[in-house]
Amino acid sequence: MTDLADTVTLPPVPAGKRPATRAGALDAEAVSAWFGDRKVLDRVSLAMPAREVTALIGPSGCGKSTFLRILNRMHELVGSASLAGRVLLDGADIYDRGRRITHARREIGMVFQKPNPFPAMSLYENVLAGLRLGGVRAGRDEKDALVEECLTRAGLWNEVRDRLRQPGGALSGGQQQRLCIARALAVRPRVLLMDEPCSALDPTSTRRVEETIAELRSEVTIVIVTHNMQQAARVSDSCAFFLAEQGTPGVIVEHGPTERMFGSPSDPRTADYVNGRFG
Ligand SMILES: Nc1ncnc2c1ncn2[C@@H]1O[C@H](COP(=O)(O)OP(=O)(O)OP(=O)(O)O)[C@@H](O)[C@H]1O
Repeated sequence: MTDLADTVTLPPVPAGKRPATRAGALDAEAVSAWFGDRKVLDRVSLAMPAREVTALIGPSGCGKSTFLRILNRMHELVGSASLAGRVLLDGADIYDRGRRITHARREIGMVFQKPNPFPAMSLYENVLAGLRLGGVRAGRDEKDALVEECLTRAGLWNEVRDRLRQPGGALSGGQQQRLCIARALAVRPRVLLMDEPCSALDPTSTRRVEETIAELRSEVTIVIVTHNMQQAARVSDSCAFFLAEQGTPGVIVEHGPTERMFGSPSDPRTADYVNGRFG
């Protein structure tokens, strides 16, 4: 395996043990967002409890992805983008002056709609790619242990343990998405953001990724954007329903425990949306 370029030492993980779980509560407070002078989110506040799954639902264009990207400082990558409000990770604002963007990205990982492994890089190196980008140093044994741990947590180890040197591009779409989850886990984030992670996958792969989410939910805080109401009902503890009516910026109409959002929502627009009457 290729050795990684290095400046920092990876914290050792005791043999046979998972790293201690850390909190990972995420709180958005009065978050507004703009592209140029167009406001797309208006004072959105949402508590995303530690080690629970929060689903963001709502029709196309209501600002779910923008909100998700604000949660790990990706929104600011767009030249015309700006924002207001605060995002607290375990009480500390990730936008505080002096807090590095790399810190937020490391603590709050992202899995995208389309699986994006490095296609020519081996599965082993794909898992470690985030460490390499972060300049993390690790010995061979540590790396082997981390690769196994992350692929196991992502529900992929048994399928790929005998072909870790094969390229990432040689996997099925669903396996590639679980490889991306393993890659995101390797830097030991407190939070995992998922932007429609199953929309490019077939039903079997979708089910497998959902199982992975279920297995991770007690270890990592997960925030998932999904258009699939059945998926939101299956995987999440709580849901937030976003809506942008008649050209107004997106807001959260209602949020709460998933069972209540689907069973007895308090706003008729939520009931209409979760029952497929619009969007
Ligand atoms: N890079 C961008 N530049 C300008 N406007 C953008 C950009 N990205 C998104 N928008 C606009 O911001 C609004 C919110 O978009 P966003 O992608 O967050 O919505 P969404 O709810 O995630 O939609 P979808 O479900 O279709 O992915 C939309 O009106 C969209 O056109």
